[in-house]
Amino acid sequence: MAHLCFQVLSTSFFTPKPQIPVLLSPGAACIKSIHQYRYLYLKAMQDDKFSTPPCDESKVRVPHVLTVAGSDSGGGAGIQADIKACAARGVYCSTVITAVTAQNTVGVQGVNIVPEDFVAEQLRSVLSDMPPNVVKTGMLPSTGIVKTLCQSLKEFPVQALVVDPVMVSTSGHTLAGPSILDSFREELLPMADIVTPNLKEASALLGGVPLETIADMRSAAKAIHDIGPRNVLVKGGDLPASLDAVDVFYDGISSNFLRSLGINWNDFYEFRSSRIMTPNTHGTGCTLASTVAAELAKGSQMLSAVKVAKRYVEAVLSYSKNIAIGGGCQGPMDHLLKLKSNVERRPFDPCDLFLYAVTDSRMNKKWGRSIVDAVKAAIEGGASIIQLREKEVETGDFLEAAKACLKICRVHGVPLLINDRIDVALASDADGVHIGQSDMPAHVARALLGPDKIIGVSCKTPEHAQQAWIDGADYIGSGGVYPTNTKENNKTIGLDGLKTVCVSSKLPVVAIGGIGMSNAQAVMRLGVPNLKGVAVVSALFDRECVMTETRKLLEVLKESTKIAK
Ligand SMILES: Cc1ncc(COP(=O)(O)OP(=O)(O)O)c(N)n1
Ligand SMILES: Cc1nc(C(=O)O)sc1CCOP(=O)(O)O
Ligand SMILES: [Mg+2]
Repeated sequence: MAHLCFQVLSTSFFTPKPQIPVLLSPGAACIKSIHQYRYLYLKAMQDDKFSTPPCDESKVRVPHVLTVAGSDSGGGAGIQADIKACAARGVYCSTVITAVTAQNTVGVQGVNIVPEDFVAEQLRSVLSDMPPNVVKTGMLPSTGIVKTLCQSLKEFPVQALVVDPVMVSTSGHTLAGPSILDSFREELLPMADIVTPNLKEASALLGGVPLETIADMRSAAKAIHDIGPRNVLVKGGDLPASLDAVDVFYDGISSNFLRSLGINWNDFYEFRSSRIMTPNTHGTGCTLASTVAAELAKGSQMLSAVKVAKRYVEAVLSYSKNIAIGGGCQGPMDHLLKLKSNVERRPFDPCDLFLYAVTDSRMNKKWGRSIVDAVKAAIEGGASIIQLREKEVETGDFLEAAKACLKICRVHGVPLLINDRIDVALASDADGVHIGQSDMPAHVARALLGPDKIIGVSCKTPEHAQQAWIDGADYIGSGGVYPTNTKENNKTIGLDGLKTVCVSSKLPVVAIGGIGMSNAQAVMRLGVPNLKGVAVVSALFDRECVMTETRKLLEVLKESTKIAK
């Protein structure tokens, strides 16, 4: 018996409002496209069709996008761009390859289409075992492949379908001919949660209408929406005579209908951004669609997903505008900008600890110098690493000072660490932090700062040193070696205490506390190989000329290494 149910179904799994009642009936063949698709999704959930393993609280759910697209040997677009964009957005990406292209920054030299039954086999492998949250499509080079995909999605419904209707490469090469337009219009688009055509693709989907203005783009978005997708993003990057890049988003929810229900709803959105002048734009369409898919997989609503994706693509374009890969006229982008800024940094070298200058806001105030001037002078004097230890400065001022000091430190190749304040280290992109036993635990700091930043931990005992090693620190600071006026109520561990910590530490050590010209040699002559230097506050900064004092201390330290040899 055909069971009929009347159910309130959200217009999209990602679009929150409004709720529209839909008559669901498995037997009713007349239920059209998207509703049928929604029904299948719900039914599959009821029938437990998804092969999701039984809930195991110890396992972490990973947002997952399956991309069904072509491979780009140049790595800038297609499957390769999709994987990188998803990775950059923290989302797992599986792949079904529909074609293998030979291309580079000059153009497309060849295309080899994957046989339809093998596309079907890839789809089955992924969908039956590791159901993705979202499917994103790119190059679908034949009607057979479009049909195979639609069939698979009916058998294994997913939460959302993002369609990038790839037709022509940016170099002008046809990647999917006009023959696939019918299957796009009749089968794929009606299943889509969003379709993201550029001007040429939007025009092709609408039978070749010219699109030259933003008004044309709005009409096109509406007309494409009538084909069946829930949302349409018409990308205006190629719009002639426009300084800004404008994309038009249409969610098709009738504002008149909603207004009659008392809901204020804007069905068109324009995304405007200033055009980034760069030849490195290959793969922007794939990247945008994959990022929308990634954000949807994380649980975003459609409009937020599109906004985030636009922002991400802009950031990648801007970051990549001057990179040089290949000799052709359209280069790729570099999606992994976040990783890049860390990878490019010189790795931590324990020898950096040799003359460690630690600033003090009270001393700078006393001598009437800014933090930046203090840091400049210490670097000129030969400091090998700097720590900003600014206990009394307002957060905003601390951040500004950190950014200014960072510029100077980078020029001289001197690492800059921030005392205690992980937020300031992150916001300024400083090289790392120094934290104490009562600050944030080092393993938490490591999780926040990532694998490449430098983390130093204050340690007075072998147990502290052992924990710092386990927590992923890069070095330890050990003291107070001598009594100090700089840090209140600080326990003095003496040279013996320092030696005990050094001997037990797997990490390099810098000595701190009451160290200056008169006793630095005694510290360095302890003769423990992992004692790499001295950290000094007042002997450098509670003096009239920071540069001269730093220079003199450097000489003393150099002497001590000669004597030790
Ligand atoms: C190199 C170095 N070693 C030790 C310390 C002291 O850090 P902490 O124990 O967190 O004390 P404060 O500096 O925050 O007062 C340090 N700053 N640098
Ligand atoms: C910041 C700090 N930490 C210490 C520790 O023992 O961990 S001693 C100290 C103060 C070091 O200043 P000065 O060089 O002026 O003695
Ligand atoms: Mg501290």
